[in-house]
Amino acid sequence: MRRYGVQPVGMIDDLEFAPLLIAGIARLAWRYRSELAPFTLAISILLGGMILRHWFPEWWPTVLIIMIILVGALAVWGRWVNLPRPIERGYASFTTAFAGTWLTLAAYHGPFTAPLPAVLGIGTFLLAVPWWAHRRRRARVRVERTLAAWPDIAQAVGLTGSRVQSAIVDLWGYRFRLGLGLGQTVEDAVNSVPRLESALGTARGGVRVQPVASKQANRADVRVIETDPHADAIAWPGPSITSITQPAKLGLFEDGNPVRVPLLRRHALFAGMSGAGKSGGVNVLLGDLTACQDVILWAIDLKRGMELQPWASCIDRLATTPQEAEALLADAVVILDARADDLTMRGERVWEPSPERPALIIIVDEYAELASEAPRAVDYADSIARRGRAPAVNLIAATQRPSKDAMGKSAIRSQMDVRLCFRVREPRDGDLILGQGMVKAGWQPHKLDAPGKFLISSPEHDIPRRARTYLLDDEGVRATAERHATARPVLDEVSAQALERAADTSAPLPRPTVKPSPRHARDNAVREAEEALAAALRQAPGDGISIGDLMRATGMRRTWVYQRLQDLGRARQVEQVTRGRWRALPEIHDP
Ligand SMILES: Nc1ncnc2c1ncn2[C@@H]1O[C@H](COP(=O)(O)OP(=O)(O)OP(=O)(O)O)[C@@H](O)[C@H]1O
Repeated sequence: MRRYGVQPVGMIDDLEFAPLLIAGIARLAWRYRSELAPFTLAISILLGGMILRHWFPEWWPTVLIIMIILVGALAVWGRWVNLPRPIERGYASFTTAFAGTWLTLAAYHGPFTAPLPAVLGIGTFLLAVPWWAHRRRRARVRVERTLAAWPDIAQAVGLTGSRVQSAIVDLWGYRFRLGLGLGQTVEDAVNSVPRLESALGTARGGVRVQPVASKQANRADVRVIETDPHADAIAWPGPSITSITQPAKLGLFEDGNPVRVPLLRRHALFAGMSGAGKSGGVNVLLGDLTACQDVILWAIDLKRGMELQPWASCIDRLATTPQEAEALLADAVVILDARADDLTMRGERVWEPSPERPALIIIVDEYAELASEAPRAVDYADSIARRGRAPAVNLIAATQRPSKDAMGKSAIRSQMDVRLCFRVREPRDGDLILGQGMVKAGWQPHKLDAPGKFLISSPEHDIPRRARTYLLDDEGVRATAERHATARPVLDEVSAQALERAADTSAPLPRPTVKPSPRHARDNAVREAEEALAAALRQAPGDGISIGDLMRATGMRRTWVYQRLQDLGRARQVEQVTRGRWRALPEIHDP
């Protein structure tokens, strides 16, 4: 029936209001789609059940089988669909099992057969609770809503025309890729950081803008930090590698991602002012390296072994005086040459570390002191820096300021493949450590504001991102060294034989009294050294005496000391207390 005439006013309002109401509800439903997802899913399952029951009731076994496969796949491979935590995979598997079982029963009995509707309703509510509470989901929704307002934000901060291309939410906040407007540069985005912080409602310093890794000029990565992973010290989680072929894990970037650094056949520099956390960084590195059974560690610590002594049980050779440092580096060059010859003979290009053929890594704490106190040692270090990569003889140097003076020959600095720059006093120190022009390019280590924070420059890390090393306290160092000391490798045959040959050509320190013949001088010196060795072992404290101390006591080289200890050990006259520390058994005799 068609109606004519004037319609009541209320009816006109209702009719005009209806589309608005529907649009409003649709907008709200869209806005809260994440919160409403459990109900959307429940309705879809109900519809699915109705369709199955009506048209395909005989499909129930298929539904059951698909459900079982899906549950298994989610439980095992869930991390590939962004379910990183076991509890998330468990939730997804359980929900799938619930939905699949319900659908199977609905196909078989009918979706409205009691108690199926009630089970679906109650199940939906119960399973919705963890969904609503899930922190990462809530964060994602919050970020989506913030970024939906990007056009307004962009206009307010002076980046009109820029677009958000993708966003990722993580434990500490979120980051998004920004496609810049026509003619805008990454520097424009950097300059608008304070305005961005205000517009996004973060704390001051809570937004960082970086160029993208692919170096496209019209893109920038924006990182918003809601919880600062660097606010407190980050406890060392334990060693992350078992071989030098894997990248060491030194700490966390601001986005919570680990700082992974491949060190195989690379030299590294740890630099920064006093108290900036270099030694802390070296400790974390040693925590990883001592867990590798394909690395021999040597170390130079001219602060009387203060920094590296706690690791002595894992360090094969520790030099604490300029003379020892010089001898150590000279021997490292001997090894380097022998390995290079061995590679040539085998027709190989590089030394592939294994427990039988370990890499040799030499840690030098406070390199500047080495340069000033043992200039000849620096020549050897220079040689290792230039030629040590292929034969896997590598340097890791820590220093306060790697100026030309402090680093001796400048080749060392330029040969450092991995540079960790902790806090420095002035911007120009940043350039000294990282390379000329780096401060201008955004690497600003003088702005780092807490010990342990650093910037890393290496082939994998070519944009300035703040990181913080893990913190390994003294007790942690002691326990780790003790644990790792039991499984250290020994020097490979090629290197050990080269050292022996070198030791044979340079006679042991003679201590002649009367003018003896050269042969007697040598025999006497050996006898004296053996006496000194026995005495030192007898007087060793309960936890033994280190090989370094025995070398000092006897004036002999490491291989000699090591050989004698092996002989005495076989004769049950000495025992190894922990790795690298020995003491006499009660029945030791004078030789
Ligand atoms: N990652 C870290 N997190 C928290 N605190 C740290 C961290 N690294 C170092 N620290 C603190 O900073 C102090 C100084 O660190 P560290 O001794 O490593 O500095 P350094 O650069 O080696 O100084 P120096 O050159 O004087 O030896 C340490 O006592 C430690 O408490």
